[in-house]
Amino acid sequence: MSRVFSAPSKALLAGGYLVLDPAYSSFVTALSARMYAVTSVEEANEASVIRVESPQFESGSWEYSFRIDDSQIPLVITEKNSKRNPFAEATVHTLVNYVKPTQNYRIKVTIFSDSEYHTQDGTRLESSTNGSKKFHWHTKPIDQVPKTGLGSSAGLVTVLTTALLSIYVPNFKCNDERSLLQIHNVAQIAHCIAQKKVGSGFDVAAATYGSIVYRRFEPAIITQLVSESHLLSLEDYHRELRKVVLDTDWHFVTEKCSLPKGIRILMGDVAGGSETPKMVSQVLAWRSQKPEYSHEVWTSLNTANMALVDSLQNLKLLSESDPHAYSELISALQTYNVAQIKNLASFSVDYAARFELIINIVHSIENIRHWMRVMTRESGASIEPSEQTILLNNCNTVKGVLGGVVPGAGGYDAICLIVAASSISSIIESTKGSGESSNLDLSSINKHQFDRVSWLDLTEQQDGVLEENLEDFKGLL
Ligand SMILES: Nc1ncnc2c1ncn2[C@@H]1O[C@H](COP(=O)(O)OP(=O)(O)OP(=O)(O)O)[C@@H](O)[C@H]1O
Ligand SMILES: C[C@@](O)(CCOP(=O)(O)O)CC(=O)O
Repeated sequence: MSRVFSAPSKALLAGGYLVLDPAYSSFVTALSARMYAVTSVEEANEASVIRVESPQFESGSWEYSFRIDDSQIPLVITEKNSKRNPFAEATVHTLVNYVKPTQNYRIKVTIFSDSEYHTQDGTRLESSTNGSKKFHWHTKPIDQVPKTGLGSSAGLVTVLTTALLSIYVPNFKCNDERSLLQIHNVAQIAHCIAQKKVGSGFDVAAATYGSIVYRRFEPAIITQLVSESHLLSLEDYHRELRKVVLDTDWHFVTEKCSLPKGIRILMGDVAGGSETPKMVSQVLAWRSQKPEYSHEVWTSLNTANMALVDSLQNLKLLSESDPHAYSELISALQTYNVAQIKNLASFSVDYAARFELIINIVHSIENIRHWMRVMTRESGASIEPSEQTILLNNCNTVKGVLGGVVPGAGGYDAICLIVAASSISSIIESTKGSGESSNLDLSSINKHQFDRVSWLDLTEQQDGVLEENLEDFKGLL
């Protein structure tokens, strides 16, 4: 039986760099762009074959085969594509060793990825028969199509792990606790093997669990497994993998956390690009050169990050406890920009109390940015470079904006605003330089200030892995 699964993309709103250290938490939101995997399975006699197809990309087909009766050596994966896909390969290899199949199958997993993961230059659009899914077809191989920073490799590894588990694990449901833990742990191992390094894993965690406050796993768990794997027989590697995936406490934390109703994020793509690994090494080098000062910065930034999480959670509680007051509060936001919100506290005690939760959000975003700029200045890494500072400050002048940050590692890739949902279209309109709008006060906004940013059609969608409807993919397979 064919099944379809999906996993979301991500934006790390708070906790870049800090999340590399298991002592600190981060806040990562899952986004509406998703990666899908459609399975097709038949029984086979001689050998097992797993083909991963990614039809949106030129030469997007990778085939792996292995023999289940070979008990002496780790399973051998043979690829039939001259261009390898390290992420698909590591996922298949890890999963097959984890499961150690007892039956041969011919498996095909077809991958589809939503448009926002990659630039769409020179693409053609294909729709499913019922029109509910539309994907862009590229003319180049996957590794030559520019990415947008949404975590495509984490999406691929997570959804492929889920798809393969659904074939090998009887009665597999993707959303119970045990399945999610298996998906997460296997995907983290495979992602680290493919990347040849152990990262913080926030992207795989968000692809699995959705929007979360995330604290990373203990890296030694994976480094130890990987460093020993080539010395082990199939049987021993399989046993080690089972032990690490199912019986080891990874000490990672994933607490559900999403934006309150009426609040949205607005992601802006900024013409530019950044080298994350270089920035990470600059930041870590500064941290080890100046342990005391950097500890102060880490602590202050962490306080600001957690204040943002707390104020969003408190707002969510208000939306549940007093929906009427909440909706009045949220609808008032479209009439204020950041400076005006901060000013509200000085109007009267009543205003200060009414807008307290919103003022807290605004202040925590400002504090996050302050400490990110200190990190920028001290480490030499362009985390919030001056161009982004100017752009974010300009965004703060637009009504309905509560603030914005450079997500993830920062740099010149993107900005992410937290805004009132009801203001989205007016924010887009007032920043695209297109001209008049009757109900907007644009007098103070020079629209050329926003020339570098193009707003992306993305919203928070808090779910992690999901099972999708096969009907929605008919006509694309
Ligand atoms: N749709 C897809 N089909 C097949 N392989 C994919 C797909 N998307 C991503 N991949 C794999 O992931 C690789 C990209 O991973 P890389 O680590 O370079 O980017 P990333 O850090 O995930 O990037 P970004 O966060 O910008 O999406 C591709 O070269 C390919 O191996
Ligand atoms: C700098 C870092 O903390 C975040 C990188 O985030 P992004 O890839 O820029 O979304 C690195 C990591 O967590 O692996």
